Amino acid sequence: MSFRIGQGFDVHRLAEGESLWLGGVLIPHNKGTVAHSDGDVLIHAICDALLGAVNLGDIGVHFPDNSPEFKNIDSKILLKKSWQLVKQKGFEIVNIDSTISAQQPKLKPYIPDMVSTMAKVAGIEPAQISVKATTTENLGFEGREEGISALAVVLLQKK
Ligand SMILES: Nc1ccn([C@@H]2O[C@H](COP(=O)(O)O)[C@@H](O)[C@H]2O)c(=O)n1
Ligand SMILES: C[C@@]1(CO)OP(=O)(O)OP(=O)(O)OC[C@H]1O
Repeated sequence: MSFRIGQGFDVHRLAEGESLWLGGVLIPHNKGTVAHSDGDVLIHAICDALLGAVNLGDIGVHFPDNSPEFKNIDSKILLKKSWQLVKQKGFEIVNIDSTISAQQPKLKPYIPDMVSTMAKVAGIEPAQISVKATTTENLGFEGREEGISALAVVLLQKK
């Protein structure tokens, strides 16, 4: 049995008139993320953690942000593709843990939906994915509501 660990971090700027996708779920809010894709900062951090665990670079390497192919792409597709690249190397997901840093909106009500949505995309059990949320107590870019960040850690195993 071998194990690999990976971590990912992503940030997107917030602006009015944009959509806020987090963990594959559309969150009602007066601001959304500015991005080449749908700007799902949580899924991007999870993709980077998966790819990083097997030394495959990051999502920008596989899905460049200047490629028309990925313009406004649903990040659930990027999660599926990232997981396929990792799975091809013979790994299974043990668990994923993640944290979203956002001053607003209150994300707790949407977390179960994010977990079940991402679990379905990755073909794993909801119990294998943890999503948490924190404010930054009004400090920094998240605290000023200029942006949202997300951190993810994954553990993989190969039998
Ligand atoms: N955008 C957010 C941020 C936080 N939460 C939940 O509130 C709890 C308290 O947050 P603090 O930053 O004050 O520690 C946190 O543990 C989350 O459960 C949230 O739902 N949405
Ligand atoms: C997802 C991609 C591709 O559409 O673009 P963005 O949505 O801008 O996201 P980012 O986290 O900056 O990096 C990866 C990109 O390649």
